[in-house]
Amino acid sequence: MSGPVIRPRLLDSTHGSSVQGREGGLFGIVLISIYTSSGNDYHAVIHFQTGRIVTIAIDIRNLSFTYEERQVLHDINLQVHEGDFLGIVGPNGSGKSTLLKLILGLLRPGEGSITLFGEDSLSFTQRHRIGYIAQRASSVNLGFPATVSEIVASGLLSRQHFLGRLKPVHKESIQAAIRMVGLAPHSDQMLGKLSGGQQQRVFIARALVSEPELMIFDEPTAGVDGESMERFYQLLEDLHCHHGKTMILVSHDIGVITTRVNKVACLNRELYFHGDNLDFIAQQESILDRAYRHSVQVISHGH
Ligand SMILES: Nc1ncnc2c1ncn2[C@@H]1O[C@H](COP(=O)(O)OP(=O)(O)OP(=O)(O)O)[C@@H](O)[C@H]1O
Repeated sequence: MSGPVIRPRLLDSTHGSSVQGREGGLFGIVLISIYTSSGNDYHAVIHFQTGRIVTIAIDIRNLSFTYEERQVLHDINLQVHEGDFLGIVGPNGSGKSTLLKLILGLLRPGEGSITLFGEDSLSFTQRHRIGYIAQRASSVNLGFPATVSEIVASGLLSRQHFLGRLKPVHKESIQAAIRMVGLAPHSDQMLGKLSGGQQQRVFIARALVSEPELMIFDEPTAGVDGESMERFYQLLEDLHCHHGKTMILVSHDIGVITTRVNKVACLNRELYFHGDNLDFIAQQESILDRAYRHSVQVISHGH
C-alpha cells in the first residue's frame, strides 16, 4: 500500500518537522499535530480512504464575539479542511458576516481563537492565500473608470506588486485569471459596460490572480439574475473540483447550499449544525426549526 501523500508546505523539512499521531476514530480519520522548530503547530487530518494528509485551513475554537453589549457569536467550534466547499447558512443578523470578518482578521475574537493555515488570524501574514469576494454591489463603485484587466491586476497589490511595474509573468497571471472566469473577450472592456453576472466574475478573477488556496464568498449572488447565477455556481464548482480551491460560501439560499457544497454550517449566534451536506439534507427540517426558531422560510430554487 502506498503511503500518505504529504504536501511540501505542510511538512517543511527546513523546519525539522515531526509528526505525532492520535486516533480520532471518527470517519476513519487520524488527527495529527505537526510541530515545527519555528513554533508553529499545524493541525491536519489523514483520510484513510485516500491516504492523503489534509491541512486544516481554518481552525475556530471556542469563539465568541460581542458588539458593544450584544453577543452575536457564542462558543463556535468549526474546522474547515483543505478541499472543503463549506456553505454557511443562517437567518438575517445571525452573525455570518461577522464570522467572516473574524476569519479575515478584520475583527478581534472576544473569546477563543481562529487559526489560518496554522497561524493566528490576527497575525496572519500570508494574505494572498485567501481570496475574499464581498457582496458585489457594496464592494466597488461600478462607475470607476477601469477595464477588466486593470481591476483584475489590482488583485496583485496584496502581493506588493505595483501596476506600473507589472512583469510579463504578472500580465500572464492576469490573463489566466480572466480566462478562468470566461471573460477573455472582455478583458479591455470597461467594468461599467458589463452585466451584473459578468462584473461578479471580474471580482472573482481579481481574487484568483494571487492564486489563493481558500476563497470566501459573502452573499455573492445578491442582485445577479437567474441565468448569470447558474453560470456563477458552475464557475464555483469548477474552481472547487478542478482547481482544488477550498471554498466558503455564505448564502441565504438553502437550495444552493444543499446541492452545490459538500459541507454545511448552520449558524444563528451558535452553531446548530456542521457536517456533510447529505447529513444536513436528511435532518434539515429539525435543524432549521431550531436555528431559525420556528420562523423558518426556506428559500429553495431547486438547483
Ligand atoms: N459594526 C456593528 N456594530 C454593532 N452591531 C453590529 C455591527 N455589525 C453587525 N452588527 C449586528 O450584529 C448582528 C450580526 O450581524 P451580521 O452582519 O454578522 O449578520 P448576518 O448573518 O451576516 O446578517 P445578514 O444575513 O442580514 O447579512 C446583527 O444584529 C447586526 O445588526
